[in-house]
Amino acid sequence: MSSKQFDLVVLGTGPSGGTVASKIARSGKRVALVDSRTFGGVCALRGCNPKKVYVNAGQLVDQVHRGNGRLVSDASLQIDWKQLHAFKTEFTQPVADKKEQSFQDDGIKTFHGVARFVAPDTIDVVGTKLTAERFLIATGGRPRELSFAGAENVTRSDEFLELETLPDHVVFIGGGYISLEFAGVVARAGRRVTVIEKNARVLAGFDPDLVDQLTGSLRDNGVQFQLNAEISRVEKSKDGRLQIHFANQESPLPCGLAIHGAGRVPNIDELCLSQGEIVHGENGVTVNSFMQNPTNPRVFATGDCADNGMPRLTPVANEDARIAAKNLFSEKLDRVPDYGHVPKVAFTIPSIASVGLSEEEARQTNHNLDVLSDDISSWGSVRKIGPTVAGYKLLIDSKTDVILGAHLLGPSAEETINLFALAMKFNLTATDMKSTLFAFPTFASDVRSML
Ligand SMILES: Cc1cc2nc3c(=O)[nH]c(=O)nc-3n(C[C@H](O)[C@H](O)[C@H](O)COP(=O)(O)OP(=O)(O)OC[C@H]3O[C@@H](n4cnc5c(N)ncnc54)[C@H](O)[C@@H]3O)c2cc1C
Ligand SMILES: NC(=O)c1ccc[n+]([C@@H]2O[C@H](COP(=O)([O-])OP(=O)(O)OC[C@H]3O[C@@H](n4cnc5c(N)ncnc54)[C@H](O)[C@@H]3O)[C@@H](O)[C@H]2O)c1
Repeated sequence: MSSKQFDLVVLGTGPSGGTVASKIARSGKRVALVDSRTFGGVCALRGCNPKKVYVNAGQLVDQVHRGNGRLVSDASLQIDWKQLHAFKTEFTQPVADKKEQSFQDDGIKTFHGVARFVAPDTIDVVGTKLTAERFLIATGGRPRELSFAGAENVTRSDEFLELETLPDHVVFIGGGYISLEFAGVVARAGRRVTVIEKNARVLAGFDPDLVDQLTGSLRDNGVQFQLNAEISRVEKSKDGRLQIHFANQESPLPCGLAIHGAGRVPNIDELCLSQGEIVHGENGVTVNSFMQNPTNPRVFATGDCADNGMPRLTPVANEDARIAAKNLFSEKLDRVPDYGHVPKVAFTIPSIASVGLSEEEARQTNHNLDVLSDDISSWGSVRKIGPTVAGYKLLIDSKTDVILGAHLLGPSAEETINLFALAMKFNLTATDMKSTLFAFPTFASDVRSML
């Protein structure tokens, strides 16, 4: 058993941990970086980036089918899952190969294994003790434990991203981001798709009217929804096929694959936080506005594992990292995150996006609420790329002209929402946006017509 001393030990190499480790190492401190899996974190290896490759494939097929007989005359193309997996790996493999080397080039000492606190100033990584003046916990999230019998027969999203073939019928458990993003791709790959959601609505964080438009389109493309469904067990037969049984429905649902899309929780259970005197709860490591743990001030936490009250998204992890890097060795803690209004995008086909207050939240405020909304599937910008669903809902204070929230569905919603995030962060009014000239013909130029 060996023991090593550092200025900073970082747990986790995702967007928040990796960034902080490099910044602090470049300032001349002795930094150790630990990960229990391949260096690079969820976003680059098992989340945002590989996911977007799959969504791009689904979007291509979708666009060609919609344009068939209009923009093109043969829509016989298809997704070859094995080829798509190989193309995805072109993006993830270089990260796996090079990330650790780039940390080492910054002078960081790298360690592999599960990190566990053994004292407030010491962790253990497979028998090696690392003691430090400061710690950053950036261990991200993991899929929530499923409480029904046979949960071990459910495939996690990281395993799904490594499959080279797909069965004829794929079931997604949960109706959130992961399920709805992948469901659209799998349907465009010609497979039968069922989304099972325990509540009455899918995509709970998005505008319900736009979600209804989106799910209508997903249904037209072969995605089936089972809402208010309570799974009681998932059985696997000898040939590998699954039977999903329900508490509130007699007949089971047979399928070839069931994917976990039922939510993620902070990845902190293995850390032995109590031995580090680190207060925490079910939403993660407790942090104050400086990203510091109140019971063990040598410990900071960022990203999905930190109880920062924010959505668990990469831009939030990046902002946490920016602040933690400034505060970790600062004599005076005075830097706090500026999240602004965090835009949320589900990369469905087409995408759905949101920033600021929902209509329900806005109605509970004292604002003079003006709701501007429309189905814009008949607008020229949308029809020009082949018919699809599209719509918007903008929430404006009619007295002050302040933009309270923006909700978009349709082609490029994932890009256009950023205009609203910028406008809202810098208090631009609806009139400011309407009076801005946007290049034409672009989806951004539609914003002037929405307002
Ligand atoms: C399928 C999927 C798609 C996503 N798509 C998007 C998207 O499009 N846009 C978006 O903004 N967000 C997306 N997210 C969320 C995004 O990936 C996370 O918000 C982001 O990665 C969080 O970064 P992080 O720094 O907190 O840690 P992570 O990226 O989660 O990295 C944490 C690291 O810590 C390591 N670790 C865990 N426990 C230990 C331990 N005990 N010891 C040592 N190391 C440990 C892990 O192996 C991992 O490498 C997606 C997530 C998933 C699962
Ligand atoms: N585009 C993006 O930004 C993006 C994409 C993927 C993931 N993510 C991040 O990852 C997190 C996890 O994604 P996710 O899709 O797993 O979760 P989610 O929180 O988006 O949705 C989970 C859904 O599963 C349902 N559910 C929970 N238990 C269930 C059960 N037993 N049976 C049926 N339904 C059940 C919930 O009611 C909810 O609708 C997201 O919250 C987000 O932070 C972000």
